[in-house]
Amino acid sequence: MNVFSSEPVSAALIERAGAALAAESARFASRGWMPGTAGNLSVTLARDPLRLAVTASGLDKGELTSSDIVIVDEDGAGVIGEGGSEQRPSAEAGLHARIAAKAGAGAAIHVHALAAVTAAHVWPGGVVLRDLEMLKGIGHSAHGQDVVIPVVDNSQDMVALGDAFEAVYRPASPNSRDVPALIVAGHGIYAWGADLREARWHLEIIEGLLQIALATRR
Ligand SMILES: CSCCC(=O)C(=O)COP(=O)(O)O
Ligand SMILES: [Zn+2]
Repeated sequence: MNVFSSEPVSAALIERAGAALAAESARFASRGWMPGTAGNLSVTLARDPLRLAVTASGLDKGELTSSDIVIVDEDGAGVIGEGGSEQRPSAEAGLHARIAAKAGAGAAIHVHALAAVTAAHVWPGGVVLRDLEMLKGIGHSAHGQDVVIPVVDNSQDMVALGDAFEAVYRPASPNSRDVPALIVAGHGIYAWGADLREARWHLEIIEGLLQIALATRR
C-alpha cells in the first residue's frame, strides 16, 4: 500500500514525503546512479485529482532536504497553494505523472544507471530477460518465460515520452504481472512500485538483471 495516498494531503504528509524522497535519493546518489544532478523521484499523494510530490529540478540528488519537493498535477506542472516548495519541479515530472496514472504507481524512481543505458544501446527494441532467479523479484517466473523491459527513444518533450511509455506498457493481466520499469534510450531507467520501498526493490532487481544480461550476452 502507498502510505502517502492513504491519508489526506497535509503539511505533515508533504514533510514526510519529502524526507522519504530525500533519503531514497541519497541512497541512489551514493551508489553512483545519480551523477551530478541526474535522476528524480516521486510519490503519489492523491489520485482524484492526481497529485505527486516530485523532487525539485537541477539539484544535487545526494544533498536533497525534505523541503526540496514540489507538488505537481497530472501533467507534471507545479501546483501553487497546496504545499511543498515553489522551486521548479523535475523536468521529467510529466513522465512520473503518466506512470502514476497509467500503471497506478505509488512511487517512481528515475536514475542514470550504467547497465540500463548500456542494455538499451545493445537491445534498442527492448531487453528480453529469461531464466533468471531475480525475475521473481518483479513478480515474474524464474523459468521459461520471456520478460521484456521496454525501451523508448529519449525526448525532452514529456508528452511525447508519456505517449511512448503508454504505447509499450502492458498492464497486469490474470496471467501475468506488469513490468514495473521503462528504459529511456541514451538516458536512464524509471522503475516504480506501490510505494517507495517497492520501487527501490524493483529498480535494484532490474538493474541487477540487466548487468547479468550484459555480462552473459553471446
Ligand atoms: C544532468 S542530468 C539531465 C537531466 C536529467 O536527465 C535528470 O534526470 C535530472 O533532471 P531534474 O530536472 O529532475 O533535475
Ligand atoms: Zn534523467
